[in-house]
Amino acid sequence: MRTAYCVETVRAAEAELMARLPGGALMHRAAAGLAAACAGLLGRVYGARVVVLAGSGDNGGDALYAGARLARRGAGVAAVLLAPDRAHPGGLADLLASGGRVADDPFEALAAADLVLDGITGIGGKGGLRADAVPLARAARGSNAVVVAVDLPSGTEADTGEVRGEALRADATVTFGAYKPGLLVDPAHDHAGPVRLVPIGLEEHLPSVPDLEALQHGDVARLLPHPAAESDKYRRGVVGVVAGSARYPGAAVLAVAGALRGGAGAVRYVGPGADAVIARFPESLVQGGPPSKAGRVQAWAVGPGLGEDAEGAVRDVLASDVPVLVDADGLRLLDPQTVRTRAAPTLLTPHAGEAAALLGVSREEVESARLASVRELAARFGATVLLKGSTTLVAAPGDAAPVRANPMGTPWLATAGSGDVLSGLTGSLLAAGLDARDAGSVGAYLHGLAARLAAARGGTPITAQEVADALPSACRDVRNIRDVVPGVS
Ligand SMILES: NC(=O)C1=CN([C@@H]2O[C@H](COP(=O)(O)OP(=O)(O)OC[C@H]3O[C@@H](n4cnc5c(N)ncnc54)[C@H](OP(=O)(O)O)[C@@H]3O)[C@@H](O)[C@H]2O)[C@@H](O)CC1
Ligand SMILES: [K+]
Repeated sequence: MRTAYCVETVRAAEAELMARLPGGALMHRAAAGLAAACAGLLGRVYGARVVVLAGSGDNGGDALYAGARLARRGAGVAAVLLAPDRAHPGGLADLLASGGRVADDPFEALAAADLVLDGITGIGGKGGLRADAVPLARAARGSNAVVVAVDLPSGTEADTGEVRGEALRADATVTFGAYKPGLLVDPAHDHAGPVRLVPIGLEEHLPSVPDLEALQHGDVARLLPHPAAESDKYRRGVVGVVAGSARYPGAAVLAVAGALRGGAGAVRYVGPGADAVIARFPESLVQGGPPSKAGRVQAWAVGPGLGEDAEGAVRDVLASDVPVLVDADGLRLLDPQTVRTRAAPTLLTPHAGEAAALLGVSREEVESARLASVRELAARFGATVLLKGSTTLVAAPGDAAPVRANPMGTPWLATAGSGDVLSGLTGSLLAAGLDARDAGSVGAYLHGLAARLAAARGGTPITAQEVADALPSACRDVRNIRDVVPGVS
């Protein structure tokens, strides 16, 4: 599991650790890891041109000490000081003593740089970049240099991933002691590039429950349902899928396609798309009539492509005593009180537009504050919420369990019908016995991995059907059964 901690927690752990160490030790550990990462990115340090953008806090200190290390290995290092009279004294002195200098012309230095270290702000930054920092961040981005963010891209919010104003866009980020939540959540995540974690000894001082987490292959393999020797289809769980309409028959087929790959023993389809479903998937059970008359299931997935017919079906399914996933058209008229009073778990899977409608705010507000939005929805509905999008987030109601960020997303999933596949898949995981947070985060992970596999195998763009078809390969991949994928770890 990849874990992330908020600034307050990181600072508390830092204080405990610093009390036992000589002054400056943590900054030197951070700078050593940072310089090593930069050397790796440069390939050859000797003769390289490095620019250090240094703010007046300890983030600037880290960058200046790392610059000093690179200067001692023969790099030409120039510092751009955002507040010259408040630059980190020890870091600046070390840089100057190691052969570095203060840049005469910051923009000339940036234009010629091979590598730029962004030490403007770290976890002490507030809001987007200030006016004096914006042109420097833009010039760094506009140069041919590799831009490395120190701890986090300056101007991004460490705790939320929000960007209020403008932030630096990095090619890579080197973070210290622990991931910060923002590094895993868009839009900050998108500004960070690949993130490398440098351990500095904080780990044993951090609480066991993080503020945010992200599954990795091993976690998904552990959570995936495995049929036991004595399993039959009913013990493995039956998932009911209520999807599709005369207008959107394809949604039924795609949701069933996802459901058949989610580990439930059988898929029971209820709705007007029965002919299309049975023609494509003869192994599914199909039924007309209301869901409540369709026979026993262990979980329902309701909503994709229901169009105007959604209300009655959703009411019927929510009245059941099994876990329910509500997606798409099913979310439109959803009543918080009905969901709150259910005894069994409910999992809502809105995209940003649907989440905005449920919260009564604009889509932009949801997209710029994804973490706050998913938490607010989970609290309002007393339900687990999977907020789809550039970083899919899964939040359970209450504060006990950390929000999960999906690290496996890909922009290729923004294709018609891919949400229908996710609904069926995740409903199937619910029926197989996963709790709502696990089902949502495992579903999102496999769905993203399948899309990557489909893209690697068949090229892009990909279709929702191809995502469904790649789900078995995604399951094999997380279980480390090799027939697999370049570039996915
Ligand atoms: N904690 C740890 O475990 C460890 C922490 N370490 C390192 O310390 C970093 C935290 O350092 P920090 O606390 O000194 O704050 P920092 O991020 O440098 O920012 C404060 C400065 O930024 C300025 N500023 C603020 N907002 C701004 C804006 N929007 N745009 C522009 N400027 C803005 C603000 O200016 P002021 O408001 O004072 O005028 C102030 O000068 C952390 O990220 C990590 O790198 C490691 O060395 C080892 C272990
Ligand atoms: K930074």
